[in-house]
Amino acid sequence: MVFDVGRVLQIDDVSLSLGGKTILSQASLSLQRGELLALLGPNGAGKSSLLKVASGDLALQNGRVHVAGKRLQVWRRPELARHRAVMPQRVEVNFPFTAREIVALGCCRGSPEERNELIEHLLRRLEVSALADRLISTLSGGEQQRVQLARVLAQLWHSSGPRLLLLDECTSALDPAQQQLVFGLLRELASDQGYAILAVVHDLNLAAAYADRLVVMSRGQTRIDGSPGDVLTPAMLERVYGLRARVEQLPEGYPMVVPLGTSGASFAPMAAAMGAG
Ligand SMILES: Nc1ncnc2c1ncn2[C@@H]1O[C@H](COP(=O)(O)OP(=O)(O)OP(=O)(O)O)[C@@H](O)[C@H]1O
Repeated sequence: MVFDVGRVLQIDDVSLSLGGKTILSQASLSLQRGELLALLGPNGAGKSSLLKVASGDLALQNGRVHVAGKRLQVWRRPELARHRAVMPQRVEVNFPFTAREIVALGCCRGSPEERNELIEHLLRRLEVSALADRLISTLSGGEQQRVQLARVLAQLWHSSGPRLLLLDECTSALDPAQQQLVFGLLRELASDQGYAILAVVHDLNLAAAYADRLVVMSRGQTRIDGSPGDVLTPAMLERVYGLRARVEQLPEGYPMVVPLGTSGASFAPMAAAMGAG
């Protein structure tokens, strides 16, 4: 198999309708090896839907999705699973599994010793070792989220070739310190291991601090694509989110958004604006 080792994910002109509503409209983005891209946008903008199309969880209706240079539809599932892992916004667990057993579900390769070593390593990295023998259902929301992330990371840990992580609000239940822990780890995987990471995130300052690039969605479209410094402007925040905000350039080299209130001037949800539904 010949990979396009540079461009790990390419989404071109993807449109999607569900239940008679336009959900995505010619959405496009690309993601390079070693890049951490934050996908931003207001509630209902289409971020999760785009991620689901990119992961194959929603069938492609219009447009093109390529993973490592190959059309998503022609990947064989087992082969794709070695190169692409997905963390959906909500993960339901209906079995009485312990945290360790959940992480083990992501370990597909290696000897039993290697798998155990990886499981313990990831439990430690995500600071959930002490919870390893607890039933997942008894863990707090943030604890469960870190265990699920460990499972998703386990899937690609020993893979060779392109590695693509699609993460939908993977830190939404985490406290600020744990958010830093997770995004620090993602940054390391991108910079040191060449992972390509697409992370849907609502926390603008987390995105600014850790992402190489931001793509802002609104009304089903990928409207803005650029560095945190270029994208996070008061004008964009008011126009897209209806958020009044000051943006300060930090000495650390990235911007910080200081919210000042709402202006009520955001884009209307796409479906409403189009009179559909
Ligand atoms: N199966 C479906 N049928 C009809 N509408 C849907 C369906 N799935 C999603 N939608 C609608 O599509 C729009 C985009 O949803 P999506 O979950 O992609 O948004 P999002 O940007 O991820 O939002 P959030 O930030 O709230 O998670 C929403 O208006 C949602 O109600």
